[in-house]
Amino acid sequence: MSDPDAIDNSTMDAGVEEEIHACLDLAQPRSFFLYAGAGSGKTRSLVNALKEVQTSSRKQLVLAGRGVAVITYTNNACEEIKQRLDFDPLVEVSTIHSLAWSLIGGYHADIRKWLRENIKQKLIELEAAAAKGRLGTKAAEDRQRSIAIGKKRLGRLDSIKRFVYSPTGDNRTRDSLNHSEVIGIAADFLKGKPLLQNILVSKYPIIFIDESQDTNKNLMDAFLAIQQAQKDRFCLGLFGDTMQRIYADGKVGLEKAIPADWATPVKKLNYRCPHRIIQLINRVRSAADGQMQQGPKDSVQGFVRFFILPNNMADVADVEEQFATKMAEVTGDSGWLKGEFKTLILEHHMAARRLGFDAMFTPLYAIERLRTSLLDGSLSSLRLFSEEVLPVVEAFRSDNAFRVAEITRKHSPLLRPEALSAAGSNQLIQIQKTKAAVVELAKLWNNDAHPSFQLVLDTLAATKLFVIPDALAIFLSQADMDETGDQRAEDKAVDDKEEDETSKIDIELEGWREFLATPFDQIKAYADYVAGKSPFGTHQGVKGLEFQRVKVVVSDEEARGFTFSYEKLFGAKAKSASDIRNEESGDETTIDRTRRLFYVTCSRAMESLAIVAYSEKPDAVRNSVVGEGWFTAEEVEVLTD
Ligand SMILES: Nc1ncnc2c1ncn2[C@@H]1O[C@H](COP(=O)(O)OP(=O)(O)OP(=O)(O)O)[C@@H](O)[C@H]1O
Repeated sequence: MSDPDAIDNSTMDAGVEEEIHACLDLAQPRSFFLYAGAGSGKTRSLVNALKEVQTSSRKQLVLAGRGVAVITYTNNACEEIKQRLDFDPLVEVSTIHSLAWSLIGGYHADIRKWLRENIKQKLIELEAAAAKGRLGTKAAEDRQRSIAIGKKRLGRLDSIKRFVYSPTGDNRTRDSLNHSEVIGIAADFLKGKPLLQNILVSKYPIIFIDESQDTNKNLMDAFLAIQQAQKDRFCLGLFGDTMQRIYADGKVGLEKAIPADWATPVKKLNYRCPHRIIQLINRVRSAADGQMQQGPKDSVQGFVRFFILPNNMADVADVEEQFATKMAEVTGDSGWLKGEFKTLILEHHMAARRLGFDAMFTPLYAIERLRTSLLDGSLSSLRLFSEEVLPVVEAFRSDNAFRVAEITRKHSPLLRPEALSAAGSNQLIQIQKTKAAVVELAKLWNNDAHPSFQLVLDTLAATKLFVIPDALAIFLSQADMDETGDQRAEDKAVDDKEEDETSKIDIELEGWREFLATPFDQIKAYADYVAGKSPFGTHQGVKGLEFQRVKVVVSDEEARGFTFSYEKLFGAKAKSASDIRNEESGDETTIDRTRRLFYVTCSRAMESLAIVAYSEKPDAVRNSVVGEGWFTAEEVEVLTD
């Protein structure tokens, strides 16, 4: 319930939009940095500023063939802004990677030169490290491999006439640049080529950068330098929140780099979170920069709870279920009982474990090259199972003959027009063959069996129901492998060998082999997770999003990472020597980084928030979070196993 006696603060941020709009005068542009915490409506301010440009400067910009550029952090954010502006071509919304590539894409000779210098420099560093390091270790092996790859790439550079790059692809071909190279090249070119600066500023006299705290630091430095050099004809508008810098790439101390002549409007209201959560995030933030927010007068009070568990709980999914019941009791909100809450985990494998697809996921996630496509659901070897096998088996088992026919018509080579015309007058036989293949496949689940991916794959090969991708063809038993499959597999191996090192291929093959031995039934939970249909998200992946009810799970032990340490943030683990050194020299520590991540996750909640923390020392965690004034003693519960 909102507090009827609270002071009306609804106009608190009223002047901010006007202050931003005043900066957008093309005759007298002024750059600005918007100070605004979580849930303060930065996206709304950004869109409003663009609408202001649409009304006040459209004609002038269009006549001069110019526009406004907006750099967003993700493709989703990009789409959302485009949509809110009705896809107006005046505003060029892109991710930093596509903007960077659009700037440098035509300079092939300069790119070659940059790469040559860059690779040479890396080789010098690697060789120096190799001379110092111990032999026979994994690091030494990796170094030698990197040296060999670097030399090979250097040798090939001159033969590449045109470089290619896809901002959303994995850029594996010889002539492709990787993501960090494109960012590095764009930053260096923008800093070193006045011509490119002029092209950029002439085309886009206004550039907005969203999530500026996480924008690559080299590029941010380049933009800041351009702004300084061209301040009379260029407006750089930075949106974002320094407390929400959660990627290593972002510029540390961005707020300190803002020149004195910029406008620095401040938003103080948080429209998303209820009062209790605003109070919590203000406390969390107080150790960083002390920026305080308020909720609008009519916001609700909201709820927070902090549950602490010892590490090594056997069945985390079961244990964690009870917290939803507790939250429903505390809040009186049945959404918690209906599973209508978002669970934020630190690493994808924590979701895999809770959703029951960790066996199939873990071996593939270990292969670095596959990670992006594994997580965005584009791995073709898995799509065979999730988009062809799973739906056809589900349809068959629920007696949905229409759906079976639909899927087989779409995906089965047995029903392709060429197969049917080759069958001539025997088309009916071909259709029956397809049906028999589906029956054969579905039989694998008879008697409550749980077939492995390998068994499913072998059955597909035997019946030829679906096309088996090259990457999997090599895992068929010899009898199932037709000549083409065999040949394709060999070609691929040779090609890959040339591209990379044998050991990498061996690791990859081993990963696939391990995957194939796991139960096929895990595919559904995996497919739902990567399609964003599961109630799970990662701490970093939910940046910018909001949910009614949020459960944040923290477990350093399960996360296996080194970047963050909740145990340190919650006082269960002492600072390391390097934390103390960093603290003394004013550099950021693991605790600072973790605090920011915690701020991001807690501030996603619109109504109620549950934290579930696993710890080596549950009592120390309780004492710390209560002692810091983050939670009251009544809001914290320690559970023992
Ligand atoms: N002026 C406003 N009045 C009412 N609601 C608003 C206003 N501005 C934003 N909101 C709402 O507040 C919520 C937070 O807005 P938004 O997501 O833009 O915040 P943000 O500053 O980008 O947050 P974060 O940095 O935490 O991701 C959204 O639900 C949005 O619709």
